[in-house]
Amino acid sequence: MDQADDGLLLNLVSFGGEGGGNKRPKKEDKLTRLKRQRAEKRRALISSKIAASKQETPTGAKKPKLGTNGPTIEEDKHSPSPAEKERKIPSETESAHEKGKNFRSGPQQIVASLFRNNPEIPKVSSHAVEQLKEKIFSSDKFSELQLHPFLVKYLEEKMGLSHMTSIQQKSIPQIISGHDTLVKSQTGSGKTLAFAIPVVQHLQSIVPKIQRQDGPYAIVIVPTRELALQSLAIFQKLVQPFHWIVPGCLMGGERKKSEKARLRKGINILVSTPGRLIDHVQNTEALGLTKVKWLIIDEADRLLDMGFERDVAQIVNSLNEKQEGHRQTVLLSATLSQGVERLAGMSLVNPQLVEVSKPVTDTKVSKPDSVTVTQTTDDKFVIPEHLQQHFIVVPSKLRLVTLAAFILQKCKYAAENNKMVVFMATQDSTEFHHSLLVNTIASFKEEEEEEGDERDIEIFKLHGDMVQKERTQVFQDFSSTRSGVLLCTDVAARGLDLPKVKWIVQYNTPGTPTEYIHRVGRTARAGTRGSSLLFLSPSEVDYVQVLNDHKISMEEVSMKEVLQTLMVLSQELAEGRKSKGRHPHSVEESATVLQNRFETYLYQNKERIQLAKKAYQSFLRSYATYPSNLKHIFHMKNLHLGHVAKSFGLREAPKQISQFKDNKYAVKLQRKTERREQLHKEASLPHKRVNMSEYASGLDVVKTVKKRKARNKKAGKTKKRK
Ligand SMILES: Nc1ncnc2c1ncn2[C@@H]1O[C@H](COP(=O)(O)OP(=O)(O)OP(=O)(O)O)[C@@H](O)[C@H]1O
Repeated sequence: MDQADDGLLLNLVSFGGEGGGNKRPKKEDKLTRLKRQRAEKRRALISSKIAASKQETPTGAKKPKLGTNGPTIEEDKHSPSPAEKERKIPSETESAHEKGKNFRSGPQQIVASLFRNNPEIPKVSSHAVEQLKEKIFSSDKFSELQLHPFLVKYLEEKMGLSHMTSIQQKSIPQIISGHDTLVKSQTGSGKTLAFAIPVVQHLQSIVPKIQRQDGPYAIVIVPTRELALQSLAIFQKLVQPFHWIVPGCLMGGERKKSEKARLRKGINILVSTPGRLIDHVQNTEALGLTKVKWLIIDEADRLLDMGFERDVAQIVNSLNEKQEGHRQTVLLSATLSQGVERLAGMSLVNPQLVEVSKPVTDTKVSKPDSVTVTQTTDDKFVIPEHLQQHFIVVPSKLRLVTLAAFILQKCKYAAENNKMVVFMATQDSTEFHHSLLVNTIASFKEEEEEEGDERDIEIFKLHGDMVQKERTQVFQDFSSTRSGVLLCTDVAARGLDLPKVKWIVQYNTPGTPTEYIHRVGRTARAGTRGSSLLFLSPSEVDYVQVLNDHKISMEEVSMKEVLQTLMVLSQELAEGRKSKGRHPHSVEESATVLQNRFETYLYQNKERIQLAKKAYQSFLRSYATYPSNLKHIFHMKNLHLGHVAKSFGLREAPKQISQFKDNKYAVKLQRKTERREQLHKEASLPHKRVNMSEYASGLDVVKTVKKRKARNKKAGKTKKRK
């Protein structure tokens, strides 16, 4: 009997059926009798079905493994049609959600499609590789260097720093001696002070004292605005004892007019992002470059990834033209790539390489070796000593609930305050998850309980498409908060020193191991403890081996364990509320209720769904841009688009996004990316994947093409008019 017949029978049961009940007419004609007999037969059949299903109910039913293909208890009860399994959301739950009384109606109506038809979670063997570690601190004190006593006093008393880190101990004397230097050291090892101290030491020693109006003596180029602010803050501290030295900052997103005014007043240590600096070099007369004595290129690898190579080259050329006298250049990076070598070759003269690649002994370190820059490319990475790395394998459909469960586990139910950074694939994905999580899991308070804007978990967002004011505010707020979650793109992956971050979550897989290292490097900084979690789908588990090959070793976290947190949540909500409905009794039920909470929130208005679709699209676009050596792991063909859609709270496989149908468009997109990558290779330019995934919505390619077309069209029209 098919589903439609089933439905008909249920209707007959509910409403007594045709000629059913006790109201049988005394005299039946032949037709009526036949109908009655048929109805009785049907009723008997239904009764036997119900009895059979009762025997199979919970006690008898085998609980399937999480994330496997088996049906769940809830599914056994309802036997919905396949279409229902994918889409149906119980109306009762929905209406409860809409009233803001989420999580309380019984899950018995819920169809747990979340746990069906998922790929098996494969067994992953992460080899325990011996990771490269460097001793972070040296036994030498700042006072042992030939620094101005006020500077040492400030470092020790105001900044609370006594011993130098190993890289500071090696590089500060080297930079002070005047050599062009390439500094390579692990994330969070104190590279900023390694260049900032020598610059301030030199500037304060110039006699007669430097004047504000002299303009820049030192230029520091950094890839992102947050990093510019961070470096500026360090300089502002270090010049406290030397009030005549003026540090300042230029960066995209700020008003050029006010920057020009500040340049006219005079800035001696100029920290800037490359694009804005070029702009001022070309257009602001007040920016004189004649006095420049130091050029610092910080986060060199990041500058390259963001496509700033040409800008940096242009800045170097302008300095070569305009500066009077000798200039010292220092280039810093946590990882070395061919691109960094190129940049070093272009900007440094007879450079010295300073790195702490071998365990540092407590004896005084000898002078760093001269290097041929071309011998430096990384394939093994130095891992912060107290970083615990983990991965979790999650089928696409369960990603969203698993992420939410992990956030709840660490930021709501953990004994201590936890600060977490979650890396997302694109700006749109960050926007979407922020809006969704803020409105669904940040607080579970009843409407009437809500006091002000108080939330259980503070959730922030940071990406390159936010207005500068908001970006700065978020950066400051998240830096000062004691607990909270920052959802971000790779705009926060490098250089940012966000205090006391305990967990780094990579919700999308980073392109290269280098990106992985920079992201996890936002925790366990300067000898502190931290942990990281990498989300992988079952088809992506070979990435663990790739990381192993780079001496990165991780432990597996079980998805089931993380989802278990949702039972705690259900329990808590059950205890704290007066509601009567049945509360979730299994992990699957709890997860399904949470997923429904997400979906219900989204389906309340069109804009929210639009946001989800945009995020979904941009995720797919970014997925198509993995470098060719990782395509065997991250290939569009491996993605189940319907399941991916579910991870964005979309109930249906995205029919509207017809271009993605059957993955044809996706595969086309992938080929296009491969061609672009080939072209980049031929032109020996860095591959632009990171650039696109971090700073673009993923739709920028389309936007750019549209813009170009519009421009061409306009130009054509103008020509015609002419
Ligand atoms: N000598 C020191 N003693 C203690 N803490 C230090 C010392 N030097 C720097 N730190 C602290 O270490 C943290 C990391 O420093 P910094 O941001 O300069 O690292 P980094 O090497 O540039 O990292 P990344 O490669 O991620 O940019 C900062 O919070 C800084 O205050």
